[in-house]
Amino acid sequence: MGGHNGGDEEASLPLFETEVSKGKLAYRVYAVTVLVGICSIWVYRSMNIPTAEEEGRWAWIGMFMAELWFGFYWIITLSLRWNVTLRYPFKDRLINRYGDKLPAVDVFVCTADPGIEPPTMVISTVLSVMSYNYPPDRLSIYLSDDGGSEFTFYALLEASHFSKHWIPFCKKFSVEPRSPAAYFAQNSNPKDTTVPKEWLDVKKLYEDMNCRIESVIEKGGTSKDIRDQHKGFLEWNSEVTKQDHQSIVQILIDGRNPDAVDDDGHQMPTLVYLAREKRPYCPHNFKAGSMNSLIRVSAEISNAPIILNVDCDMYSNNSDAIKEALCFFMDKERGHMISYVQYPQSYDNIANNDIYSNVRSAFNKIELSGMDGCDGAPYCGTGCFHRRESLCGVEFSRNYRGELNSLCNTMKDSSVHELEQGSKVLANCSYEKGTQWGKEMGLVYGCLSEDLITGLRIQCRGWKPVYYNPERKAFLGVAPNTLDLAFVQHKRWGQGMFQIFLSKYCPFIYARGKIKLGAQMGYCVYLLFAPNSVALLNYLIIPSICLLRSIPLFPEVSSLWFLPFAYVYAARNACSIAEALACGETLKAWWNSQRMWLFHRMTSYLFAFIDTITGQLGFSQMAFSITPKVVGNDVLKRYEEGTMEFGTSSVMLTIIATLSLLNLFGFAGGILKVVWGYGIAEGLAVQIGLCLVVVVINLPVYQALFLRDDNGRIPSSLEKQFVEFATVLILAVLSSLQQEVSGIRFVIDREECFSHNVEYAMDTVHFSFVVIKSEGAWHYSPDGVDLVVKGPSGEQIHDFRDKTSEKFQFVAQKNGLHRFCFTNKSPYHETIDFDVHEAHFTYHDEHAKDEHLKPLLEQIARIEEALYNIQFEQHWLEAQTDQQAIVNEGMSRRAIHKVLYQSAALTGAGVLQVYLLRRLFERKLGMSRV
Ligand SMILES: O=c1ccn([C@@H]2O[C@H](COP(=O)(O)OP(=O)(O)O[C@H]3O[C@H](CO)[C@@H](O)[C@H](O)[C@H]3O)[C@@H](O)[C@H]2O)c(=O)[nH]1
Ligand SMILES: [Mn+2]
Repeated sequence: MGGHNGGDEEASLPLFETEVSKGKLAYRVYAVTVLVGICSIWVYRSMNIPTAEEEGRWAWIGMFMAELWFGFYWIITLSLRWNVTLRYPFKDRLINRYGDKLPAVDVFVCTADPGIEPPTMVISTVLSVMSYNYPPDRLSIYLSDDGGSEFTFYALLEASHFSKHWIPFCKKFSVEPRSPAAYFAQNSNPKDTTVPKEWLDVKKLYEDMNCRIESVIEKGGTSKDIRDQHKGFLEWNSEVTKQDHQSIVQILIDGRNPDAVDDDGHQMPTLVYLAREKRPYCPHNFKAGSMNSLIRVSAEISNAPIILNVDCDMYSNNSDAIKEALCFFMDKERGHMISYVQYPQSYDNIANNDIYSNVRSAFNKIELSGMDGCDGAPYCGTGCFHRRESLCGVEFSRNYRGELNSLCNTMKDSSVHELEQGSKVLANCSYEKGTQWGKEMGLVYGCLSEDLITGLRIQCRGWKPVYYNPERKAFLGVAPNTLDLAFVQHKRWGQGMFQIFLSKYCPFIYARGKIKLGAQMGYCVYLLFAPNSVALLNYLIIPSICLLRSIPLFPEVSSLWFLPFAYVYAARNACSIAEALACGETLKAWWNSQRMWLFHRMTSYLFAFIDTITGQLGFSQMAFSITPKVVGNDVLKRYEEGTMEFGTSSVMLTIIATLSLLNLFGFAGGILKVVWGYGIAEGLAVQIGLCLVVVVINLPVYQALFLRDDNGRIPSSLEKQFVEFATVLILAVLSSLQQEVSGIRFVIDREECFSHNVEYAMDTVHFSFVVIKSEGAWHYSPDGVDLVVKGPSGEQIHDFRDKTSEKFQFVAQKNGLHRFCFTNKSPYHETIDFDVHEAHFTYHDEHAKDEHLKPLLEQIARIEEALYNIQFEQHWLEAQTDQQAIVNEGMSRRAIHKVLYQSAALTGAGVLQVYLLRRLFERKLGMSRV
């Protein structure tokens, strides 16, 4: 850069700079080596898939699918780190050049529910943006209240009074942050001891205000005294409810009014309350709908060319943030192309090593900057400055100059009443009918991630976004601090993002040729979170089950093929640890993030996947579940201690616990095999290692299941439900893989005998049969049959008379051929399902003495038993369905192998079960819906 020795030169200096981050070459080398590793894994996998006769073919295919997917997915993630760029604005240059010609800025704050977004929190955010270091005559603040609540209105009215003290106080003492709640929480005593009085006065005013607001909410309504304070309360008659009310627009402070001054006699920013019209028959499109109303209403009142939007919990943490953002928009060279400036979403309630992994520093510090490097910084819904034109759907054109400084005073001359009346119409339900709002204009409707899709569309119109991550955080919000809340949030994100991928806006199609390939890939990294979870499930389930069944899935440790697996795993993790540490995280926080990464993929994104698919098929409707911003003291205490709050969502916990237990079983089983030299331990080493990793990551789950006794543990009522579900699930999967499943279906005329060779004496022989149907079409209920079971030397073991179904087990006294003879006494042909199964435990004799192992062995035996039960139940089910089915004329006398059919049915049943439970759970969690 040149020197600072002339006014002209100074005037031509850029207002911001872009710098490419270091370490690009190292990353690219690393990427190539990992890619080689991934390709070797693919080669190994495809070369070694067992043939149809060998065991584990399907497991191998499942693993191969997952690995193909992960490889593809990893390739698209490369885009996020290929070209990481950092931005540096020069605020001082901006002030020198445009000090008195700064453009007007409209700030939108969205709230939706006074119950889970307390009005006192909302007004703290409002106050923080009212007191920006920015000319107040060019600043207007709009609060959109989707809750249509008079409490929120009352709180905002109180805030408008308090701001007359708060704004001058902030400016006089350079207070930071300017959210009174955050400021007083951080400073319980005056910093500057020479002015204790002023400090204490403001604090008292603030506390008194909060008390008044809280007491009104507690009483459940406003008193006449309060209602008399402002005409706006007249809008709340007895018919107004959250879902059904007219538009309400109240200008609480009119910035043009010379009497609207603060304690020091300075002008105040404009402050507007908006509750757009809500009607039960009219879709309100959640936050996107509220943003679009805000765009129109603000256009009527102040029409600033720059819009900042924040969520109600995202207070401003840097009073100069507007000026920094303007550096981008007002740069001579590139400013006119810039559509929005996105700040990262950071939080002020992060405790103790970030157990719920909300900080996401690699995402904020590296990935988003990497997207920015491809000109593809996403719009994240909050903490974002927009150019009004680009947000309203205007296409970028080469001739566009977008001079912001010429538009500084846009306020109209109309009276407050006129403005209110004029803008109410714009917030009506009917206003958007037949217009392009929600399609070509404003935020896009129909998607739970309205932000991402809107940003993508703006970029496709030729605008360039900017991502700016300053040292001092510009905005701080409330992070979800229980597992339930984190789950609600990530589920919504996962669903919204996958919706985009499946829609016409899929970046690879919609954005092709419009934005860089890197940006398309970068978007898809997030849009594919949901399907990615399905691939991960393969990796969580298959290796442990195959371990239990001694099916090796990975190369032996001594084989050369082991290297690519080990390298890819180690390199990926080393890279992610290095990133976390470089971003200033602790090792513990990194470890915690691994757990949450796993949890979200086992639950939130999996459900997001299911819901998106069912949504696409038209089975379910989407709903924006707002994340509550406050939790109980008890819960808060555990959060601060860093103890995970497992909470109440049964399905989520069930799945997490099931998969954790499955891997624990797998690991324990694998170790036993090594200890006893039973099976092929060598080939199973990688699987044992994999299970161990999952087990160690999930230690808090076992703890919450079995050891903890506080309220944040997995509730004991759930425990039983979970144990049952877990068993069924594990068994279902196991049984679908069972090779010995040997249902035989045959038609019996008079007598039919089967023999089964019992290999070892003292084995337990299980068998079952179900009479499915009789030949005659008029003959509905099947008659019973007789069954005689005989041992090898002809001795009778059992004898059943006239049974339609039976299940039994006996211990074979001798090995050799056992005979099962059925007799049909009815005049009709009958169809029978018959099943024999022999349970053999070698370790019965060898290890029976070991007291510690015994319970485990019993457990295993019980699982085996339960497995058999499932099969039996299935026969039963089938039998019942088949009774109604077609006549059995064409049915062959020979056995019909049903393994495939069975596993399909079981998988289907499993999915259905998850889906149904999920529905149940949604009701239970009581998520607030608007
Ligand atoms: O019908 C609605 C629903 C929500 N909101 C507001 O939207 C904001 C975001 O909701 P929140 O429950 O806090 O969701 P988060 O998961 O924190 O939101 C992130 O993800 C959303 C998309 O899923 C984005 O819209 C948000 O800006 C982004 O902060 C809040 O201010 C709500 O008041 C509305 O105004 N109207
Ligand atoms: Mn939020």
